[in-house]
Amino acid sequence: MPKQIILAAHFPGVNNTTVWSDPASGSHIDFASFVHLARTAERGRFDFFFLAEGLRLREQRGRIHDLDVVGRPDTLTVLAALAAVTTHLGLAGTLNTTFREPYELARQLATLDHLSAGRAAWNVVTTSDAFTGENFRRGGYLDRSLRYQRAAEFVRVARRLWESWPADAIVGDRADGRYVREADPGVFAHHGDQFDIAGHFTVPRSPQLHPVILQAGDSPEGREFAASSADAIFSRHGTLAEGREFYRDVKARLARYGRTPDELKIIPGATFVLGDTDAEAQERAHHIRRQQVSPQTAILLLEQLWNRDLSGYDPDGPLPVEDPDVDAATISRGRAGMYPDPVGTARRWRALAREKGLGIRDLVIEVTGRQSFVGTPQRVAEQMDHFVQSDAADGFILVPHLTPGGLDEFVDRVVPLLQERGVFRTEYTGTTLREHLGLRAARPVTRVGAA
Ligand SMILES: Cc1cc2nc3c(=O)[nH]c(=O)nc-3n(C[C@H](O)[C@H](O)[C@H](O)COP(=O)(O)O)c2cc1C
Repeated sequence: MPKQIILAAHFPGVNNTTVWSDPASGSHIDFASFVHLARTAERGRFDFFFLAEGLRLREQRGRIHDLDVVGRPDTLTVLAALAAVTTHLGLAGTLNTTFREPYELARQLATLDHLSAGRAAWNVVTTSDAFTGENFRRGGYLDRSLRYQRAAEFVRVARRLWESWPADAIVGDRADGRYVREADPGVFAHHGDQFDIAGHFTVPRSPQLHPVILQAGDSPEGREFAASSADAIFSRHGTLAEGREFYRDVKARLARYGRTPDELKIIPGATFVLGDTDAEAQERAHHIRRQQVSPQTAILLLEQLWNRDLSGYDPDGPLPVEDPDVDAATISRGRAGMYPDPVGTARRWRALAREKGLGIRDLVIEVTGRQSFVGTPQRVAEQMDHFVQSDAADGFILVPHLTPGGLDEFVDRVVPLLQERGVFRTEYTGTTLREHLGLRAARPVTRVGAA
């Protein structure tokens, strides 16, 4: 039996993958856009819908970076509303552990799990940067090295809170006049480095007990945290070779925690471009890349590496001859995943531009993300299947470049081919997200009330 592919739908985000300027692009805020994408995903029998998180508007050279989409509504509110207009689709929200409190977030996620009858998921991110922290009471208080410690403790506490109500706590005995079985439902106490809390949790046990936990973060600490605590990883490893290496590395970490490889799913982000012929798909992919990297965007992306004002440069002209400024404060704020070795990277880019005769914009198109799967629906289905069967992933979080219709063609043309290959469901067989993902039901890990 071939491995079954996991598919999730990423609502287009606030980076240049999303082409808001295309005539076919709609609102990023109206509920109708969220409904369109979610219902398309559900029509395609996807596992879940996914929202990223950005809690501070990005800035470059002191102004809001508005070449990309700016601003988005609150994740949990959107997911709660989507719960009412979908029936099977999982609902995953990215929610950081650095600026939140476990009691509050555990309540919100348990509530989403109730409202959706067992479809809630939480993508745990750490987002430690002080720039984002300025929006919150404690500011950028948490040292980078402590953020995964806090994340691990946060998730432990959340699980304890979700488990604090026994499954049969509510009896509603009318004759007796007793609503709950025990006098003390939801009792908890936790005394740790990051959190020191005790009391009663206010949300009775939710259908999944533990909403599904995803993790996104690629450092060794991030991988270890995922191996110890997550049900799935949202990764960035898009090539077959990188995917296999990541898959092998992460799955090998599980045994240390008494877990088996199928208890942690690896789901990289992926993009796709379809065409009636491979040549047409390549042409569309080229057109989309040029939409994603406009002349102004090319300069701004180059500035992020060089850490210098390059506004005077010609987007079709040569790259700067001087090296990136690694000593100055960063000119680009609120972005994750900047380049670890700017000078080395800039030298490689310059050499590549010289070798291929590329100006700034063409070079940026060449070196920044390209589409993962390009071709006829047949070819894309084959490639995705191959990727999963070769253990480079367990599935994909698909990131369409258009809101809200960017998934329509995939669902109409690629999903039926995956179903024909016997690697993707034709109907939902379970009701909870854990069941869709092939995860076993969550079991309590803590004693009620344990400290
Ligand atoms: C695929 C992927 C998606 C991510 N999405 C978000 C996001 O939506 N919001 C956010 O604040 N951080 C996001 N992060 C950032 C992580 O939380 C983390 O802060 C960052 O990757 C640095 O951690 P690391 O050193 O472990 O990689 C994402 C990371 C990855 C790899």
